[in-house]
Amino acid sequence: MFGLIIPLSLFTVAACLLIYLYFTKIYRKRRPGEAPVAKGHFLWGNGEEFNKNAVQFLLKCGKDLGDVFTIRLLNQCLTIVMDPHSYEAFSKEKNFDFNPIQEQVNWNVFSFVLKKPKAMVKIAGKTVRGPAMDKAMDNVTTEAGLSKNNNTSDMSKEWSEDGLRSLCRKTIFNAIFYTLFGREDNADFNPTIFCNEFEVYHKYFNYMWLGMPRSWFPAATKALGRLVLQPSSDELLCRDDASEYLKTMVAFMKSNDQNEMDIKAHNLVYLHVNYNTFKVAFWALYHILQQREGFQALRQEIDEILERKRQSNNPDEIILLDQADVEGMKTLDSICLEAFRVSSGVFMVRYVTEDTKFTTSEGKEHIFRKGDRAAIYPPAIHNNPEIFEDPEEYKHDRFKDKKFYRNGREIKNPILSFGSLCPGRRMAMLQLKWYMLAMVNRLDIELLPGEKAEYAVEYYGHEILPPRKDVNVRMRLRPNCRQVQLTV
Ligand code: HEM
Repeated sequence: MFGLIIPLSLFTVAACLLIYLYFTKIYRKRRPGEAPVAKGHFLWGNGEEFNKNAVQFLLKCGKDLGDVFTIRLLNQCLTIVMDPHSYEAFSKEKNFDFNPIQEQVNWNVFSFVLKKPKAMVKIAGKTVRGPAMDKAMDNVTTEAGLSKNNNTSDMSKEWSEDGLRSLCRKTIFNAIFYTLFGREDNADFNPTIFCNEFEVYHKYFNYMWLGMPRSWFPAATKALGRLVLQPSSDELLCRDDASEYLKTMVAFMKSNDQNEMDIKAHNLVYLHVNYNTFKVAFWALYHILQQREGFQALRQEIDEILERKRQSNNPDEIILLDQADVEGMKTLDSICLEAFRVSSGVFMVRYVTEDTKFTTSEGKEHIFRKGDRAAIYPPAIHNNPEIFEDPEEYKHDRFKDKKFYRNGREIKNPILSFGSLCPGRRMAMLQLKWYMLAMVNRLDIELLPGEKAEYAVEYYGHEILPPRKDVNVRMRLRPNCRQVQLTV
């Protein structure tokens, strides 16, 4: 008798708990003025469709429900804005707050809290757009072995084979790493170890971000243990060759009594944002190798600008290009923007601090509920066939002298990979362009037959998607290529 009563009462308690959770945390009645709600599972909402293919799911919701609708991922409701014309109003809305989101990432993924986040972002913006950018650009080109007379590591005039991602790691990732931290001899603190551990850590990024405890993922805990083996803050501050940006942040955190672990965790966030440049560089190179016309068009543009800028007939002259030259190269610009369009995976999410009436560009009003999240999903906009013809195709000249429209009106910001808040946008773009220019100028490089890269869509939520696996290339130093240097 008692044997039956105990399981029965356990079952009743569990059922009551579920019903209680359902009605208090999940069940939700649409209020007047709120956006339509996408149908989903009564417990986990739209999680399944979202995980399967977030872009297709949101595009379908947009078709069925209009430009603004609410989805639920477990107990988190997100009201999504699909209209690219509303991006500016969305970014300016003061009740849509990014602060709780960055707190969630910093705490759940990197285990620290910034004591003065707003002041820090302000300084970050100033530093990264000022002299720190010039120094970072100078370093990154030298460190990548791509400037002046440097020989790109491991490369010779004879054809050799490597993975493309592996090549990007040896060039742009290493360059970014040394540009941030400077050089030192500690065996545990080098770009190879960091890139490997970052790869492991990133696998669990989305789970940790959503709040699952790190202890559930022993591999992530182990990777983090290696990633915090960094020089102390005092040591970093003494390094002449460490990034000005990093040093400014370290000094700011120290002056606000943040401890060594907080500072190391913040250094990892900085490496994490820069790691995006490495990921997007892979895609930009991959696509122009796959679509040779893109490669040829870029090489022609490079040869033309070098011909225009040379001062003599001396083949050994180092031809100087400045930032404006690089930023003015239209084929290069289009190749890079298109790489961002196709590889972007990020959500632009804000916490709704008050019930807020939001008006779309079409003049439609919706109430966003306090406590929900408001979001724009750039990949869904980047893959909308109403905006981009054949969105699944990479077209190297898609952005060359082109404008994009929706509902008959030109879109001011068709590429949203940096959200609205990223202070590193210009620097990251310039680093990517300079890297592409240097690689295509210096190397003959080809994909080996049959090599094809796929986006790892399970990483949706990361700023840039990684590839599922590396692809093999063959390469050699280009005979008689011009030497070029970026002046900063
Ligand atoms: C390819 C490279 C990069 C990509 C794709 C990228 C993307 C993003 C995105 C999507 C956000 C969220 C913005 C929003 O929701 O409005 C963000 C924020 C941020 N990014 Fe970047 N980023 C890149 C490089 C960098 C670099 C080089 C820096 C260096 C300074 C940087 C610093 C930051 C900071 C500090 C924030 C937080 C801003 C805040 O709290 O207000 N990013 N980035």
